[in-house]
Amino acid sequence: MTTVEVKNLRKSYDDFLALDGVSLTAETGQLVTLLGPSGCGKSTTLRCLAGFHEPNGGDILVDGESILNVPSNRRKFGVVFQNYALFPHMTVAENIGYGLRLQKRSKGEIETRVFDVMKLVRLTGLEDRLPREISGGQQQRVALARALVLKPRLLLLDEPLANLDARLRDEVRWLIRDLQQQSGITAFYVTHDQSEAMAMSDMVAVMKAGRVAQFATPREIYQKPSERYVADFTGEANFLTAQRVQPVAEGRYSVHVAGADIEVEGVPGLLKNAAAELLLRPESLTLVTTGDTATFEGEVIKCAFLGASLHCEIALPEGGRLKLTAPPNHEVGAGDRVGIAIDLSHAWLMPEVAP
Ligand SMILES: Nc1ncnc2c1ncn2[C@@H]1O[C@H](COP(=O)(O)OP(=O)(O)OP(=O)(O)O)[C@@H](O)[C@H]1O
Repeated sequence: MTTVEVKNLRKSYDDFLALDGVSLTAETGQLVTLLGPSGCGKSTTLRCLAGFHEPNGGDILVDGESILNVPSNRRKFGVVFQNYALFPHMTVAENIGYGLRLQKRSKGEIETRVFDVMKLVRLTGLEDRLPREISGGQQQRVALARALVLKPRLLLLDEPLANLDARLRDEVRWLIRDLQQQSGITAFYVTHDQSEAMAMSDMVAVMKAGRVAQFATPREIYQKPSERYVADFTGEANFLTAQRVQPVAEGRYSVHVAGADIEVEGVPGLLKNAAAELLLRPESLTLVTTGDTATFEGEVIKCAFLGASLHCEIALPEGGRLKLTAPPNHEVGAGDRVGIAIDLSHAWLMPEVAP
């Protein structure tokens, strides 16, 4: 059982404010991802959790108690970084058992626990190799095993896949998620890779310049972003200016967009005639014959045939452009007039300026 509550965390490096009030929570057994571009404060947040940095304000509660006065080595957290920092002169088994030796565990206990965790991370057979004699993916699994063998209360992972190639990244990613779920360990995971965050997490904190722009499930972050920054960072997105915003129910609005009057869901609390824009993910748009069920009509600007699909860009009459993906059997090209049907249940209205 480990719950974590990060409350209004602030951290400055000299006069630079790296964390400007970060708040988020992790329930027992959840994997919470800190997602955002370089420099937004992900690693600083993780380092404050690990106890490597002392925050200037705010608090971190673990199971309801502040840990700010607990030194890093007494927090009982497992930490895995992108550079695995294995001891080069120790074998794989010695690297994994290092923390247990520091704890002065018996030789028998160390052997059993190292053996068990090696099996868990699928390293059996590599006990006597040196780090330079195994692959990058295997080295990262040693780093993971070295953290897990100590049965940490919390697992902290900072871009653990960054140094691996695409295939290995996939493999180690699923291994981490499997192990984390099987063991029910609460974990924080830092990445700037949106698809990694979406695939692995129970909750995602999208960070922006030292703050959390949105903290929600991957689905919510993608489908119901709080602002354009979040929508942009989590996948392909089209934005159209929305006029005549009129609330019709809580979180529901009628709007005029690109010549059409439609009713859509959106960020709650938008006022009448608020400056707003409509988010349309490419997969919620379908190319149709003009006059069919078209919500919008427009002119094809360009269309690329990619084998399995067509990628089209369409100009709308009142300005604005839409990118969409169509099945490859559509015979459309630049200059054609087309209709675009929108899955309105997946359209999302957001304020034009971030709250
Ligand atoms: N030790 C330090 N001294 C001074 N400034 C620092 C220090 N560590 C980080 N910073 C600055 O604080 C900000 C946040 O850094 P942080 O490493 O937390 O970002 P990040 O989101 O993890 O980025 P990345 O993905 O590049 O690792 C950055 O602008 C960085 O330059």
